[in-house]
Amino acid sequence: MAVIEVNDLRKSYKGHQAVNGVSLTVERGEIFGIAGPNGAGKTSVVECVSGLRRPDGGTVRVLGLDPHGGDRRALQQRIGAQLQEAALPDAIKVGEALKMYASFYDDPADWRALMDEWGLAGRKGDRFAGLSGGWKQRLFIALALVGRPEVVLLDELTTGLDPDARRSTWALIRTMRERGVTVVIVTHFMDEAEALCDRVAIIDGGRVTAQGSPRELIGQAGAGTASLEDAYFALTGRN
Ligand SMILES: Nc1ncnc2c1ncn2[C@@H]1O[C@H](COP(=O)(O)OP(=O)(O)OP(=O)(O)O)[C@@H](O)[C@H]1O
Repeated sequence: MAVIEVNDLRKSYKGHQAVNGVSLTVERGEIFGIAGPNGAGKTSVVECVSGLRRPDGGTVRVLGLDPHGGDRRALQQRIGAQLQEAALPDAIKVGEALKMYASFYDDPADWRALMDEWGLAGRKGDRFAGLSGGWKQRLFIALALVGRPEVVLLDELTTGLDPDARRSTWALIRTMRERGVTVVIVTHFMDEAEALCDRVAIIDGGRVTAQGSPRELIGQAGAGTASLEDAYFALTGRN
């Protein structure tokens, strides 16, 4: 069953067409990757899906609801998001942040249990500014889950992380999927998309240039294509 349906989405900024007819479908319980180069329109698509940005054209349905219509508040209760440049006040403590986010939802998870579960209990009193990149990302994941969402949107969650922290973050994302949460990740990293995603849409110049499982995309790119990164270069014509 489709959890996210995007059809012919368009978004421009001051005459610049950032998203130019994107259509994609995300099925329940999958990890779906949106990959592509800088400025391709990935964040704009995810922001339109989250309800943060209003499209100029096309339709978006999440869990059957319109993120920009009268269902907006109901939908916000059912999705979790960590969007680009997510920030918290430097001085806020881990426990305070989780408690505050829990207050935004009608039926939140037990934030203390979530803190334990995601290994953050030992950091409860630590201030946001003092956390390493890996701990900040772990906190953002926990914050995205505090509303007990059915769908989670994660934008460039692993950018700037060292290989260990990146692998741990992948494990956390797989755990979400095991619990039945549908996960959309935006990433620049083809190795990440290949390792983590059930299906991937490659966006370039505001359009979907290829869509499918990593294996299908590697197959589409033709003989001799060994990895999703190779397929990306072959399918986008970039080098
Ligand atoms: N608020 C804005 N005002 C003007 N232009 C914008 C705005 N947001 C995005 N853009 C432009 O729209 C295009 C698509 O941006 P977007 O952030 O959606 O791409 P992206 O694929 O997520 O890029 P990146 O990988 O660099 O984050 C870019 O050319 C960007 O400069």
